[in-house]
Amino acid sequence: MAYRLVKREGIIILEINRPAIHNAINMEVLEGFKELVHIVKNESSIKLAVITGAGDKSFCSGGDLTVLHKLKTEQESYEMLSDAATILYDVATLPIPTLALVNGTAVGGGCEIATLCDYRLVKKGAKCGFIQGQLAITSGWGGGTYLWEKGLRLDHTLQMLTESIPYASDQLLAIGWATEVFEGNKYDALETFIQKMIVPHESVLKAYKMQLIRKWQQTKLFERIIEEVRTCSVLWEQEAHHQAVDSFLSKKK
Ligand SMILES: CC[C@@H](C(=O)O)C(=O)SCCNC(=O)CCNC(=O)[C@H](O)C(C)(C)COP(=O)(O)OP(=O)(O)OC[C@H]1O[C@@H](n2cnc3c(N)ncnc32)[C@H](O)[C@@H]1OP(=O)(O)O
Repeated sequence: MAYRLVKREGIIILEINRPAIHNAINMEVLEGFKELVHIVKNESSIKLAVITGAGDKSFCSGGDLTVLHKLKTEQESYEMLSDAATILYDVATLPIPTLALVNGTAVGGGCEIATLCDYRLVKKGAKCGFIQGQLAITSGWGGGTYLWEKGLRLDHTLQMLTESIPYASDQLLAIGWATEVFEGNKYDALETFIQKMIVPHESVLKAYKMQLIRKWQQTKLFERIIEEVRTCSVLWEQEAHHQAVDSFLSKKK
Protein backbone atom coordinates (compact mmCIF):
# COMPACT_ATOMS: atom_id res chain seq x y z
CA MET A 1 0.00 0.00 0.00
CA ALA A 2 1.04 3.60 -0.59
CA TYR A 3 0.51 4.37 3.11
CA ARG A 4 0.37 2.67 6.48
CA LEU A 5 -1.80 3.65 9.44
CA VAL A 6 -0.66 2.45 12.85
CA LYS A 7 -2.33 3.14 16.20
CA ARG A 8 -0.49 2.79 19.47
CA GLU A 9 -1.00 4.14 22.97
CA GLY A 10 -3.26 7.05 22.04
CA ILE A 11 -1.27 8.02 18.95
CA ILE A 12 -2.07 7.47 15.29
CA ILE A 13 0.76 7.43 12.76
CA LEU A 14 0.30 7.82 9.01
CA GLU A 15 3.42 6.71 7.18
CA ILE A 16 3.58 7.57 3.48
CA ASN A 17 4.99 4.42 1.94
CA ARG A 18 6.50 5.15 -1.48
CA PRO A 19 10.20 5.37 -0.59
CA ALA A 20 11.45 4.56 -4.12
CA ILE A 21 10.09 7.92 -5.31
CA HIS A 22 10.77 9.84 -2.08
CA ASN A 23 7.20 9.30 -0.80
CA ALA A 24 5.57 11.38 -3.52
CA ILE A 25 1.82 11.82 -3.10
CA ASN A 26 -0.68 10.07 -5.34
CA MET A 27 -4.46 9.65 -5.01
CA GLU A 28 -4.03 6.57 -2.79
CA VAL A 29 -1.96 8.54 -0.27
CA LEU A 30 -4.65 11.23 -0.23
CA GLU A 31 -7.15 8.48 0.63
CA GLY A 32 -4.82 7.66 3.53
CA PHE A 33 -5.15 11.22 4.83
CA LYS A 34 -8.94 10.91 4.58
CA GLU A 35 -8.82 7.65 6.55
CA LEU A 36 -6.65 9.33 9.19
CA VAL A 37 -9.22 12.11 9.61
CA HIS A 38 -12.09 9.60 9.80
CA ILE A 39 -10.36 7.55 12.51
CA VAL A 40 -9.41 10.56 14.66
CA LYS A 41 -12.93 11.99 14.46
CA ASN A 42 -14.41 8.65 15.56
CA GLU A 43 -11.99 7.60 18.27
CA SER A 44 -11.97 10.07 21.12
CA SER A 45 -9.01 8.43 22.92
CA ILE A 46 -6.48 9.45 20.22
CA LYS A 47 -4.35 12.34 21.48
CA LEU A 48 -1.87 12.97 18.67
CA ALA A 49 -1.74 12.42 14.89
CA VAL A 50 1.72 11.88 13.42
CA ILE A 51 2.69 12.03 9.73
CA THR A 52 5.99 10.57 8.55
CA GLY A 53 7.62 8.99 5.49
CA ALA A 54 8.88 5.47 4.95
CA GLY A 55 12.62 4.88 4.66
CA ASP A 56 15.48 7.06 5.79
CA LYS A 57 15.79 9.43 2.84
CA SER A 58 12.59 11.40 2.52
CA PHE A 59 9.55 12.60 4.39
CA CYS A 60 7.77 13.50 1.14
CA SER A 61 8.75 14.96 -2.25
CA GLY A 62 5.35 16.53 -2.93
CA GLY A 63 2.87 15.62 -5.63
CA ASP A 64 3.74 12.61 -7.81
CA LEU A 65 4.79 14.47 -10.93
CA THR A 66 4.33 11.43 -13.18
CA VAL A 67 0.62 11.46 -12.30
CA LEU A 68 -0.02 15.17 -11.83
CA HIS A 69 1.79 16.16 -14.98
CA LYS A 70 -1.08 14.64 -16.96
CA LEU A 71 -3.15 17.61 -15.79
CA LYS A 72 -2.54 20.47 -18.20
CA THR A 73 -5.21 23.12 -17.86
CA GLU A 74 -6.11 25.60 -15.13
CA GLN A 75 -9.44 23.83 -14.57
CA GLU A 76 -7.90 20.34 -14.37
CA SER A 77 -5.22 21.44 -11.93
CA TYR A 78 -7.70 23.49 -9.86
CA GLU A 79 -9.84 20.39 -9.29
CA MET A 80 -6.88 18.30 -8.12
CA LEU A 81 -5.31 21.07 -6.02
CA SER A 82 -8.57 22.08 -4.33
CA ASP A 83 -9.47 18.45 -3.54
CA ALA A 84 -6.03 17.87 -1.99
CA ALA A 85 -6.12 21.22 -0.15
CA THR A 86 -9.53 20.37 1.32
CA ILE A 87 -8.34 16.96 2.56
CA LEU A 88 -5.22 18.56 4.04
CA TYR A 89 -7.29 21.32 5.71
CA ASP A 90 -9.23 18.55 7.46
CA VAL A 91 -5.88 17.20 8.70
CA ALA A 92 -4.71 20.64 9.87
CA THR A 93 -7.98 21.23 11.74
CA LEU A 94 -8.16 17.85 13.46
CA PRO A 95 -9.37 18.33 17.04
CA ILE A 96 -6.01 17.06 18.39
CA PRO A 97 -2.40 18.20 17.83
CA THR A 98 -0.68 17.04 14.66
CA LEU A 99 3.04 16.37 14.29
CA ALA A 100 5.24 15.96 11.21
CA LEU A 101 8.03 13.49 11.97
CA VAL A 102 10.32 14.76 9.23
CA ASN A 103 12.64 11.80 8.69
CA GLY A 104 14.32 13.27 5.58
CA THR A 105 13.77 15.52 2.59
CA ALA A 106 10.47 17.43 2.52
CA VAL A 107 10.02 19.47 -0.63
CA GLY A 108 7.15 20.96 -2.62
CA GLY A 109 3.85 19.57 -1.37
CA GLY A 110 5.85 17.55 1.18
CA CYS A 111 7.01 20.76 2.80
CA GLU A 112 3.40 21.98 2.70
CA ILE A 113 2.22 18.88 4.57
CA ALA A 114 4.91 19.31 7.24
CA THR A 115 4.03 23.01 7.53
CA LEU A 116 0.33 22.42 8.16
CA CYS A 117 1.14 20.28 11.21
CA ASP A 118 1.27 21.81 14.68
CA TYR A 119 4.79 20.49 15.35
CA ARG A 120 7.76 19.56 13.13
CA LEU A 121 10.45 17.22 14.46
CA VAL A 122 13.19 17.35 11.85
CA LYS A 123 16.01 14.84 11.44
CA LYS A 124 19.44 16.46 11.54
CA GLY A 125 20.70 16.76 7.97
CA ALA A 126 17.22 16.73 6.41
CA LYS A 127 16.51 19.43 3.85
CA CYS A 128 13.09 21.00 3.49
CA GLY A 129 11.75 23.71 1.27
CA PHE A 130 9.08 25.31 -0.84
CA ILE A 131 10.80 24.50 -4.13
CA GLN A 132 7.66 25.05 -6.20
CA GLY A 133 9.14 28.24 -7.68
CA GLN A 134 11.66 26.06 -9.53
CA LEU A 135 8.66 24.53 -11.30
CA ALA A 136 7.26 27.98 -12.13
CA ILE A 137 4.31 27.53 -9.75
CA THR A 138 3.50 28.60 -6.20
CA SER A 139 2.47 26.26 -3.40
CA GLY A 140 -0.95 24.87 -4.26
CA TRP A 141 -2.10 22.76 -1.32
CA GLY A 142 -2.38 25.58 1.21
CA GLY A 143 1.22 25.39 2.43
CA GLY A 144 2.05 29.04 1.76
CA THR A 145 -1.01 30.13 3.71
CA TYR A 146 -0.14 27.80 6.61
CA LEU A 147 3.45 29.09 6.63
CA TRP A 148 2.21 32.68 7.20
CA GLU A 149 0.32 31.31 10.25
CA LYS A 150 3.37 29.76 11.92
CA GLY A 151 4.71 32.85 13.64
CA LEU A 152 7.99 32.99 11.73
CA ARG A 153 9.44 36.41 11.01
CA LEU A 154 7.65 37.82 7.97
CA ASP A 155 10.91 38.34 6.07
CA HIS A 156 11.94 34.73 6.79
CA THR A 157 8.56 33.49 5.60
CA LEU A 158 8.74 35.43 2.35
CA GLN A 159 12.34 34.34 1.84
CA MET A 160 11.48 30.67 2.35
CA LEU A 161 8.68 30.90 -0.21
CA THR A 162 10.51 32.96 -2.83
CA GLU A 163 14.01 31.49 -2.62
CA SER A 164 12.46 28.15 -3.63
CA ILE A 165 15.36 26.13 -2.27
CA PRO A 166 15.59 23.45 0.41
CA TYR A 167 16.88 24.68 3.79
CA ALA A 168 19.15 22.59 6.03
CA SER A 169 17.79 21.37 9.38
CA ASP A 170 19.83 23.83 11.47
CA GLN A 171 18.54 26.74 9.40
CA LEU A 172 14.99 25.43 9.76
CA LEU A 173 15.43 25.45 13.53
CA ALA A 174 16.99 28.93 13.51
CA ILE A 175 14.05 30.49 11.64
CA GLY A 176 11.50 28.65 13.78
CA TRP A 177 10.07 26.27 11.16
CA ALA A 178 11.44 23.20 12.91
CA THR A 179 10.10 22.68 16.43
CA GLU A 180 13.12 20.51 17.26
CA VAL A 181 15.95 18.81 15.37
CA PHE A 182 16.71 15.21 16.34
CA GLU A 183 19.47 12.71 15.75
CA GLY A 184 19.11 8.92 15.70
CA ASN A 185 15.94 6.85 15.52
CA LYS A 186 12.83 8.87 14.63
CA TYR A 187 10.52 6.93 16.91
CA ASP A 188 12.85 7.46 19.88
CA ALA A 189 12.75 11.20 19.12
CA LEU A 190 8.96 11.06 18.90
CA GLU A 191 8.73 9.23 22.21
CA THR A 192 10.91 11.82 23.97
CA PHE A 193 8.84 14.67 22.52
CA ILE A 194 5.53 13.05 23.44
CA GLN A 195 6.59 12.55 27.04
CA LYS A 196 6.89 16.34 27.32
CA MET A 197 3.70 17.33 25.52
CA ILE A 198 1.05 14.73 26.17
CA VAL A 199 -1.01 15.52 29.25
CA PRO A 200 -3.08 12.89 31.07
CA HIS A 201 -6.40 14.28 29.91
CA GLU A 202 -6.96 14.49 26.16
CA SER A 203 -9.70 17.06 26.79
CA VAL A 204 -6.95 19.59 27.67
CA LEU A 205 -5.12 18.99 24.38
CA LYS A 206 -8.39 19.27 22.48
CA ALA A 207 -9.36 22.51 24.24
CA TYR A 208 -6.07 24.20 23.29
CA LYS A 209 -6.26 22.93 19.70
CA MET A 210 -9.79 24.36 19.53
CA GLN A 211 -8.41 27.82 20.40
CA LEU A 212 -6.22 27.63 17.29
CA ILE A 213 -9.03 26.31 15.11
CA ARG A 214 -11.32 29.16 16.25
CA LYS A 215 -8.65 31.69 15.25
CA TRP A 216 -8.33 30.03 11.83
CA GLN A 217 -12.12 30.07 11.37
CA GLN A 218 -12.32 33.75 12.32
CA THR A 219 -9.53 34.68 9.91
CA LYS A 220 -11.11 32.62 7.11
CA LEU A 221 -8.12 30.31 6.72
CA PHE A 222 -9.91 27.95 4.34
CA GLU A 223 -11.02 30.78 2.03
CA ARG A 224 -7.41 32.06 1.96
CA ILE A 225 -6.18 28.57 1.08
CA ILE A 226 -8.62 28.37 -1.83
CA GLU A 227 -7.22 31.69 -3.12
CA GLU A 228 -3.74 30.14 -2.96
CA VAL A 229 -5.01 27.11 -4.90
CA ARG A 230 -6.54 29.38 -7.55
CA THR A 231 -3.29 31.29 -8.04
CA CYS A 232 -1.33 28.06 -8.39
CA SER A 233 -3.75 26.64 -10.95
CA VAL A 234 -3.40 29.77 -13.11
CA LEU A 235 0.39 29.34 -13.12
CA TRP A 236 0.08 25.57 -13.63
CA GLU A 237 -1.39 26.07 -17.09
CA GLN A 238 1.58 28.14 -18.27
CA GLU A 239 4.17 26.62 -20.59
CA ALA A 240 6.98 27.46 -18.14
CA HIS A 241 5.54 25.01 -15.61
CA HIS A 242 5.12 22.16 -18.07
CA GLN A 243 8.65 22.67 -19.39
CA ALA A 244 10.11 22.61 -15.87
CA VAL A 245 8.31 19.36 -15.01
CA ASP A 246 9.32 17.77 -18.35
CA SER A 247 12.87 18.75 -17.58
CA PHE A 248 12.76 17.11 -14.11
CA LEU A 249 11.13 13.93 -15.38
CA SER A 250 13.62 13.59 -18.23
CA LYS A 251 16.49 14.44 -15.85
CA LYS A 252 17.65 17.40 -17.94
CA LYS A 253 17.46 19.65 -14.89
C1 LIG B 1 1.25 19.20 -6.93
C2 LIG B 1 1.49 19.87 -5.68
C3 LIG B 1 2.70 20.73 -5.74
C4 LIG B 1 2.57 21.64 -4.58
O1 LIG B 1 1.47 22.17 -4.35
O2 LIG B 1 3.53 21.88 -3.88
C5 LIG B 1 3.94 19.87 -5.72
O3 LIG B 1 4.22 19.16 -4.81
S1 LIG B 1 4.87 19.90 -7.12
C6 LIG B 1 6.09 18.65 -6.82
C7 LIG B 1 7.22 19.26 -6.20
N1 LIG B 1 8.24 18.29 -5.96
C8 LIG B 1 9.35 18.24 -6.66
O4 LIG B 1 9.55 18.95 -7.62
C9 LIG B 1 10.34 17.24 -6.12
C10 LIG B 1 11.03 16.56 -7.20
N2 LIG B 1 12.06 15.68 -6.65
C11 LIG B 1 13.29 16.10 -6.36
O5 LIG B 1 13.62 17.26 -6.39
C12 LIG B 1 14.28 15.01 -6.02
O6 LIG B 1 13.80 13.79 -6.50
C13 LIG B 1 14.57 14.87 -4.51
C14 LIG B 1 13.30 14.61 -3.70
C15 LIG B 1 15.28 16.12 -3.99
C16 LIG B 1 15.52 13.64 -4.30
O7 LIG B 1 16.64 13.75 -5.16
P1 LIG B 1 17.60 12.47 -5.41
O8 LIG B 1 18.00 11.91 -4.11
O9 LIG B 1 18.66 12.91 -6.36
O10 LIG B 1 16.65 11.35 -6.07
P2 LIG B 1 16.07 11.31 -7.56
O11 LIG B 1 15.75 12.67 -8.05
O12 LIG B 1 16.97 10.47 -8.41
O13 LIG B 1 14.69 10.54 -7.33
C17 LIG B 1 14.57 9.10 -7.29
C18 LIG B 1 13.34 8.74 -8.07
O14 LIG B 1 12.19 9.37 -7.45
C19 LIG B 1 11.49 10.11 -8.46
N3 LIG B 1 10.79 11.24 -7.84
C20 LIG B 1 11.27 12.08 -6.90
N4 LIG B 1 10.35 12.98 -6.57
C21 LIG B 1 9.26 12.73 -7.33
C22 LIG B 1 7.99 13.33 -7.44
N5 LIG B 1 7.62 14.40 -6.71
N6 LIG B 1 7.11 12.80 -8.33
C23 LIG B 1 7.43 11.73 -9.07
N7 LIG B 1 8.65 11.10 -9.02
C24 LIG B 1 9.54 11.61 -8.14
C25 LIG B 1 12.57 10.55 -9.41
O15 LIG B 1 12.02 10.92 -10.66
C26 LIG B 1 13.41 9.29 -9.50
O16 LIG B 1 12.76 8.37 -10.36
P3 LIG B 1 13.60 7.36 -11.25
O17 LIG B 1 14.56 8.22 -12.07
O18 LIG B 1 12.60 6.65 -12.10
O19 LIG B 1 14.34 6.46 -10.30
